[in-house]
Amino acid sequence: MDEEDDCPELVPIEEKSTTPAAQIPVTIITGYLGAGKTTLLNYILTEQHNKRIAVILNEFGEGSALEKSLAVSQAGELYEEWLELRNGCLCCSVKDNGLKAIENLMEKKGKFDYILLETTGLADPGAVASMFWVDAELGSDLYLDGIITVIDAKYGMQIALADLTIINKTDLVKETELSQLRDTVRSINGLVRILETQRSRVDLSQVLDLHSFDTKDGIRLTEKLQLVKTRQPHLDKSILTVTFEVPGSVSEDHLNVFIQNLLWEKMFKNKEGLAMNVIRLKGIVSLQGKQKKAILQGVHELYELDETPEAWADGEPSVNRLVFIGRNLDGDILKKEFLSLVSNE
Ligand SMILES: Nc1nc2c(ncn2[C@@H]2O[C@H](COP(=O)(O)OP(=O)(O)OP(=O)(O)O)[C@@H](O)[C@H]2O)c(=O)[nH]1
Ligand SMILES: [Zn+2]
Repeated sequence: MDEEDDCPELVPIEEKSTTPAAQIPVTIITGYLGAGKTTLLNYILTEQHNKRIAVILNEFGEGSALEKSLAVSQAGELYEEWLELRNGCLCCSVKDNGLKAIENLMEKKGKFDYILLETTGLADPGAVASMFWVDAELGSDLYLDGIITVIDAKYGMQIALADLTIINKTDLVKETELSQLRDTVRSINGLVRILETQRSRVDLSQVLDLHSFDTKDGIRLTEKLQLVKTRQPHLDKSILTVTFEVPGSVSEDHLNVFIQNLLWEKMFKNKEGLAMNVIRLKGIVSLQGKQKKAILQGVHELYELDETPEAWADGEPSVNRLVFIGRNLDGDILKKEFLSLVSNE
């Protein structure tokens, strides 16, 4: 979309000494135009959080030169600084520059405890999510804590990627509409948590420090995955959640082939002959020769396979449990493909 050298750069404001600290969580807040993302940000900043929060707004405006606001909330006070991005679109180039910009900023301004990143309603939050992830591999100071999607109760969708959805503006709809929307959200993303709000007023503990992408979360993820059912889509017929369970252990190599065929080669087709397209992927798998449960995470074409701290318990049957969210998915076909690899063992 834009030239390489149009990539955004944050312009540092002032020097400040840095105290090295642990990795800093980043929460991505996404949602359609006007859903209530900024309302949520403002609410979080003014609530008692005892964190030094940096807010990065990544919204499109008119024209190309955009001013980005960066607010640092410290001990209840709100400092506002303006940072200029040479280009409004963080996504198009964030893979290297966006993160570097944030890291530079931290070097200059001292570390933050938390970063909230509001993406525009038009951007693909997957691209933003991926970049944090790729960078984590490179030893970044940042890690992706969770993806929150704010949904306007009267309109909109954009929920396939989310770890948490906030159905906002519940004051504008009747309970029947709300419950329909709840069903729709569930049918699209069988893993997502749902909060309902007015003016994006949430309990911060349900929003920050979700650790959605951690391996430490293996136990909770196992429980969560067990509850997910394959759902028939209602409204947005193209995006749905499918899940399957296969007992036994897989070789890491075969699993990688399966995932790469699915995510990279787009080799698997549904019954209509349409290529399956995965937006989000989570799973707990049993790898051959490994005592510990492994966790599988995917965002678009990126995926990660890691050991969790948790071992398969004595007498616990090893089961591979996978959940896929995306377009043109068929759980039975995916399971067959998975099985054909596993049975090669
Ligand atoms: N009725 C009602 N209006 C709300 C609620 N929450 C937010 N709004 C209003 O909705 C409008 C959009 O809210 P924002 O927080 O700016 O939404 P946003 O998602 O950041 O919007 P963009 O950045 O433009 O995509 C504002 O006028 C808010 O005051 C709510 O719960 N009920
Ligand atoms: Zn906004």
